[in-house]
Amino acid sequence: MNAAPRASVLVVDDEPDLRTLYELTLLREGHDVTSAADLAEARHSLASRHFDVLITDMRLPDGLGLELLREVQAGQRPERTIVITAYGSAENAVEALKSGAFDYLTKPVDLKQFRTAVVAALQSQHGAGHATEATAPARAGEQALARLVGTSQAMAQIRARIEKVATSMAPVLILGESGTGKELVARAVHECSHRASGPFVAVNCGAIPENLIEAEFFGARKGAYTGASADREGYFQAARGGTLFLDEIGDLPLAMQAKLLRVIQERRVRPLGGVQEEAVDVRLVSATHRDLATMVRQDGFRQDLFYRLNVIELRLPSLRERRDDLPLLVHALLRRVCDEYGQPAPAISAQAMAWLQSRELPGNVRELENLLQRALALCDGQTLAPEDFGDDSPDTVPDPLPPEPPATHPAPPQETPPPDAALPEPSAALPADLQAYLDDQERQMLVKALRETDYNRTAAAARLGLNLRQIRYRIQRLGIALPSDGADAFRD
Ligand SMILES: Nc1ncnc2c1ncn2[C@@H]1O[C@H](COP(=O)(O)OP(=O)(O)OP(=O)(O)O)[C@@H](O)[C@H]1O
Repeated sequence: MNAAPRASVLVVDDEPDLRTLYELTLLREGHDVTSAADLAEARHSLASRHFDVLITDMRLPDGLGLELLREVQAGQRPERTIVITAYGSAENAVEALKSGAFDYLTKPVDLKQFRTAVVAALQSQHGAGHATEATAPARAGEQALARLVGTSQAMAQIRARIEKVATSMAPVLILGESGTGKELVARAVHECSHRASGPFVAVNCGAIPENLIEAEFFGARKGAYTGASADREGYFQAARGGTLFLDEIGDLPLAMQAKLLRVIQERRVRPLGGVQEEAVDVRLVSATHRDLATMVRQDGFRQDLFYRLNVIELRLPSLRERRDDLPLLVHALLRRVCDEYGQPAPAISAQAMAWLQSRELPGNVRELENLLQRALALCDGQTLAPEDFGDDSPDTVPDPLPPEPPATHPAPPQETPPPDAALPEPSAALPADLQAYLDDQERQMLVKALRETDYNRTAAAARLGLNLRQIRYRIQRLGIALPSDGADAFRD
């Protein structure tokens, strides 16, 4: 993290020794320090001038530090507030963050964490107030917000909330069905924050084998387990100074939930096999499509961890709840996919758009994106038509999602055979990852056709019953390497 700019800090603590310690630490960093022993003195100082940062103990002789925080918030004052809470008082820490504190520190205060929190508070404050300091993160933030397509009220509210919550260290929990953009939102929180120049580390909590999870999260010392031939960092270390995104947090095993809770409380991690703990400097953003509150009631998720992660909740609307955004999303997704493949985006016919509008899309934006990708591969004109979506033969189009209700997606007139009646006998065991298996099959066929036609794409496409656009798309999607590493080696 960069050095802190010189700043004015108001320190409020009734213990003279601690006040002196904080004062000396801040003076050594070059800041102007004013101190107060209670709420009355602090109010007096606040009434006479503005400060950059307010650091207040929670328990003061004439009331709670929280009162000062609330007054600063209510008066829309510029001070970033850091609250110091007693060890183990999770309620106070969460309450302070919910009330708008920038961060909190727990007693006994670690001076390194104290300095880091002040630097971060100043950076976030300057990010909000001064154009020069703000330029880089602000631009990244704007771009990240713009990637969240949608003009519905629900999306406008989400964008406004992201900007608001990005300015503190409070943990954020993003809830929403699969494919509603939780990861995009997590990135936007990071990009809009003063941590934007730090790393954004995304972890899928459900994808890590249980025996590796601790080392993956906290790192491991050489020799900590068989195969640990060198010290290695975990996600918490990798995200230092940035944001750690814990996706599918509902899938975290209970034993690991206890360890994560401890790290959040202590703000320290101990690598597997290590003796010393390391300070943690990450902002936590988590997400799940599961109903965590119900999981808590059913003992599948720890209540205390839920409480710590859910300080700020962002609930993303499903696509059904923002149907009006669909046309905008279709155009934006087509542009994005075609840009990736270096193709011009085709138009979309009114009928195709109406067909998309009529779909239930339980897989939300991700399902829409998949439908458009498939249509792009099938389309051979300049305009996407309903048949490019396979709508004329729904029984031949594999759809990984639950079937649509009959009103929106009529079943074929003939009697539907039992699910496995027409299927050929599988030749081998079921693949563990169907998509990877199918991609592999497709890749083999494409490479074979290309080889047999001396890498003439038009001829290879004809052999496979595809057109040129379709084969180009598939070659790019599957990352098929070209003989001399350049598209020029291919002849259309
Ligand atoms: N509002 C949106 N604007 C543009 N693209 C979006 C939007 N929401 C989601 N997407 C796109 O949809 C896809 C799925 O989004 P993302 O991975 O963020 O969803 P998710 O909610 O994290 O899903 P899951 O719970 O399955 O992990 C991504 O390709 C993303 O870019």
